[in-house]
This record gives sequence, C-alpha cells and structure tokens, in this order.
Amino acid sequence: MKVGIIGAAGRMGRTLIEAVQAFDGLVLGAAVDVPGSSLIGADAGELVGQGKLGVLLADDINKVINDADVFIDFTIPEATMVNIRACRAAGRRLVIGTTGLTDEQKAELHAAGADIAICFAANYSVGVTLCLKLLDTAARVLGDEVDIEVIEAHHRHKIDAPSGTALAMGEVVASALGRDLKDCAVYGREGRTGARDRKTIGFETIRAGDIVGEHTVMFAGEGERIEITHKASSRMNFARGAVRAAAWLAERERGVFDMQDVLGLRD
Ligand SMILES: NC(=O)C1=CN([C@@H]2O[C@H](COP(=O)(O)OP(=O)(O)OC[C@H]3O[C@@H](n4cnc5c(N)ncnc54)[C@H](OP(=O)(O)O)[C@@H]3O)[C@@H](O)[C@H]2O)C=CC1
Ligand SMILES: O=C(O)C1=N[C@H](C(=O)O)C[C@H](O)C1
Repeated sequence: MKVGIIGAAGRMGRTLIEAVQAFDGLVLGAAVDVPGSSLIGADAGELVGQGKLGVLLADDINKVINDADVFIDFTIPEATMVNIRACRAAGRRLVIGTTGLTDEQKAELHAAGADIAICFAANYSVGVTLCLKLLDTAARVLGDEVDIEVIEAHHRHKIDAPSGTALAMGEVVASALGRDLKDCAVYGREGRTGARDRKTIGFETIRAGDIVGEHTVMFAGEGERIEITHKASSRMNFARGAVRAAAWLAERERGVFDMQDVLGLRD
C-alpha cells in the first residue's frame, strides 16, 4: 500500500517518512508540504538522510492524489480541511494527527466519513491510547469525590493550547462523570478565583524548550491523590501509531475512527 505524507517537511512529517520506510507492506508514494517552501521539489528520503527515494516534495495534494492509497496529515487545521476535501473527492483514505480543529472543522471531518475512511486522533501513541482507558476507569471509580486537573507540557513551537491530547483526556473524564466539558472546563487561573468548584475540570499548559509531550491527569481527594501520567521522549511513538492506523484503514471503506478502534479497545 502506498502512503502519502502531508506536512512531510515538519517535525512529525520527517518522523513519519522514517516510520513508513520501517513498516512492512507500506511504501512512501507521495510527500506534500506548504506552497512556497524552499524544500518543494526535494527528495523525501534526502529530507531524513536516507538518500533518494524518488518521491519529490509536492506543494499541493491534488498534484499527487493518484500516487497514494492513504494520506497521513500532520499540518495545521486550515491545510487539514483542504486535504479532507481532496481525499473525499478522490476516494482516498486519510489519517489525521493535526490538533486544534474548531467544532465546525470537526463537523466537516465527520461528514466526510460518510464517503471515505478517516482515522482522527489527537495522539497516536499506544501509551496515551491506553491512558484514555485508564482515565475512564479512574473517573468512574472516583466520581465527584475528587478535584480533576489536566496538566500538559510541550515544546516552545507548539501553536495550539491546551494540547489536543489534554482536551481528549478531559473529554473522556467529563463523559465518564456525565459532565459536558464545554460547561465544566477551566483554562488556567489568575487573580482572586475563589474556592475551587469540585465539578470543574482544570487545564494547565506549559510551553518550554524541546519537550516532546507530557500529560498528567490528577485526581485529588482528601488525604490521597492519584496521577496518571504519560511522557513522550520521542516523536517516533506518534509516527508508528499513525502508520499503523494507515495500514488498518486499508480494510475500511468509510467512517471516522480513532486509535481506540485501531488497537481494538472500543467497548
Ligand atoms: N496526533 C498525534 O499523535 C500528534 C499530533 N501532532 C500535531 O501535528 C501537527 C503538526 O505538528 P508538528 O509536526 O510538530 O508541526 P510542524 O510545524 O513541524 O509541521 C507541520 C508541517 O506542515 C506544513 N504545512 C503548513 N501548511 C501547510 C499546507 N497548507 N500544506 C501542506 N503542509 C503545510 C508546515 O510547513 P511550514 O512550517 O513551512 O509552515 C510544516 O512543515 C500539530 O497540529 C500537532 O499538534 C503532533 C504530534 C503528535
Ligand atoms: O504538537 C505536538 O508536538 C503534539 N501534539 C499533540 C497534541 O496536541 O496533543 C500530541 C502530542 O502531545 C505532541
């Protein structure tokens, strides 16, 4: 199966080129990055120091749409929407790792699932996917007896906050407790905030240096505290998961899936 990577010159894109090369049964068919980039026309293999692969970096998915069966997008939300429309029109499968999509953009993504198979996850690491299951269990057991805080840290280049993973963790916990995250989320605190409302879910964001990605969900009660933490020290976990999702999508015709589906963890 041929894979196309969009955002191929980025941090994740370059890691994905290596991950596709290492995955049995997959070959790199296309690579795309932003129009105007000085790297357009470069060989994707040379971007990652692997020598020529014969796949040149294109500036428009439509120019290479026939060169891949499944595309993997790690870009920015505006580009992701263009890629969803292109894949939907051409009947291509799509793995999306981009975070920070608006509710409206997510609605269009889900509508595209009527025609093509899409995998959409804020975090493709197996560890975070497992943490989401653990968080569901923890929230159900601890209920409204604890204060819940989500703390995340990422590198200084990250453009969205809180991270998609932090929001996904908050969604899982809120849903397990029968709350709507839109109503109970508190993003950062400052000034005379008053005492904490137990039914809120707090989010704290750190942006510093080259931190790959760290998430902690704290369940703090009277006399004890539980923390579920995931720390990524390499982007390769995300890339391997996304490539695994691309291979898994080959068997699906349409629908929107996530990493829980890929790993067979869906209840
Ligand atoms: N789901 C997951 O497991 C993970 C998700 N992510 C998410 O993936 C996204 C990318 O992260 P990261 O790789 O660190 O970011 P980078 O900025 O390093 O990479 C994004 C790449 O996309 C390019 N790009 C921008 N606009 C377009 C366009 N219109 N068409 C094609 N390419 C475009 C950028 O070019 P330029 O820089 O020149 O603008 C850049 O090369 C983020 O949303 C991040 O949160 C990250 C890690 C894991
Ligand atoms: O931008 C990143 O780097 C990451 N983004 C994802 C997110 O927003 O959750 C996943 C990972 O934590 C790395």
